[in-house]
Amino acid sequence: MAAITLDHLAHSYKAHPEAPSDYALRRLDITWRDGGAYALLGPSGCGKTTLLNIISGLVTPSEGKVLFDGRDVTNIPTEQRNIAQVFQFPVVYDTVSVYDNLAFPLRNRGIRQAEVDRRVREIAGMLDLNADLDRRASHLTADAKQKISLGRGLVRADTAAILFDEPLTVIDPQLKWELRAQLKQLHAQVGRTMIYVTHDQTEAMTFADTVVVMYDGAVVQVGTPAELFTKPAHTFVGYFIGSPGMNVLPAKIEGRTAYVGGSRINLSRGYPRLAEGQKIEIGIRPEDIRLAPGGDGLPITINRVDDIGRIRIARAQLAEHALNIVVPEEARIPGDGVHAQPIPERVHVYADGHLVEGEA
Ligand SMILES: Nc1ncnc2c1ncn2[C@@H]1O[C@H](COP(=O)(O)OP(=O)(O)OP(=O)(O)O)[C@@H](O)[C@H]1O
Repeated sequence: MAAITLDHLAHSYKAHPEAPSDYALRRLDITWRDGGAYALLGPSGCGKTTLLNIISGLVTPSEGKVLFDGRDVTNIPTEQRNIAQVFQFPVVYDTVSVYDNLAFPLRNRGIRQAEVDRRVREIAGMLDLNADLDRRASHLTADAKQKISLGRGLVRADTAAILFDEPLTVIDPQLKWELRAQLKQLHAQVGRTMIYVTHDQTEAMTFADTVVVMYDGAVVQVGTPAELFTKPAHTFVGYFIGSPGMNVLPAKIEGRTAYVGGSRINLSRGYPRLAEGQKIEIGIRPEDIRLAPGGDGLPITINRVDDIGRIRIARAQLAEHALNIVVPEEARIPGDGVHAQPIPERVHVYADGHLVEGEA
């Protein structure tokens, strides 16, 4: 097991990078705690795989260092880093049994047969593969083969970290739910540092204690699933996490009031340090807006209401801006003259995309 530190890390695939946009990974300083369950979450092309490959040693960073428990491993090859990796698609030996597939990483390191047998059966039990141990891998479904890949990643007790790169891509949707929960339990059982790359917020939130959100080559927030939801550090996080995502509206701030077009929104704090020339926006989660029949609040028009089970989503319009509002199952939706009332404590202010802390 190991703590992994990325120290002044940056990477460009270009020989002579100049502009920030030349970097697939912009300057990054972060430590992944020994034994932690992390998700690396972001859209396609934001640099997740580049970062994972730098940790595993498949890519050498153009700047900065990678440390495992304080030891500089930046120029050490993958096979000497003591890392297990599980990829998007199954990596299994079709011609041998499930048992031999699981045993391979252990036998490869000269582990005694009694210990091999104990570990293989333990991991097979965790992944519900016991009944298949004697079967040839070629006879199994894609789901079962990917479970073998997960098992091979988990079977060694001495790995510094286990890296998962979108491991549930090929898994049937029903089984995906089960495996997500199972992986979380497996983390608790094996207690290893795990880094799980995904573009799926549900997968990230289910698996990880700490989610690292990436956007355009930069880490924009590191936090617990609850922190990402209640206090998005960047408008992208607000938009990417949650369904629907946070409403982001261009605004002007004066004292404890935000102005969106001609409408006033009360804030719970002041923002005296906003600088001239910054792009100012406010972010309000659809869950943090109440609907009222007139009175205080924003005069909106509701275009339609989508019923998605336990909640309804009012798709509204505030002047030229779209506004999503979550309406609880039992709540009444007012008719004419409806007003939206954001909860002042939950209205966030952003300057150039980044969260600004207000002052009491
Ligand atoms: N070998 C490479 N050579 C040049 N550019 C690359 C290389 N690999 C990735 N890139 C570029 O670096 C950026 C980040 O890519 P990366 O694969 O790390 O993102 P990602 O978040 O993992 O995306 P995805 O989920 O689609 O795999 C992208 O702009 C990509 O085109």
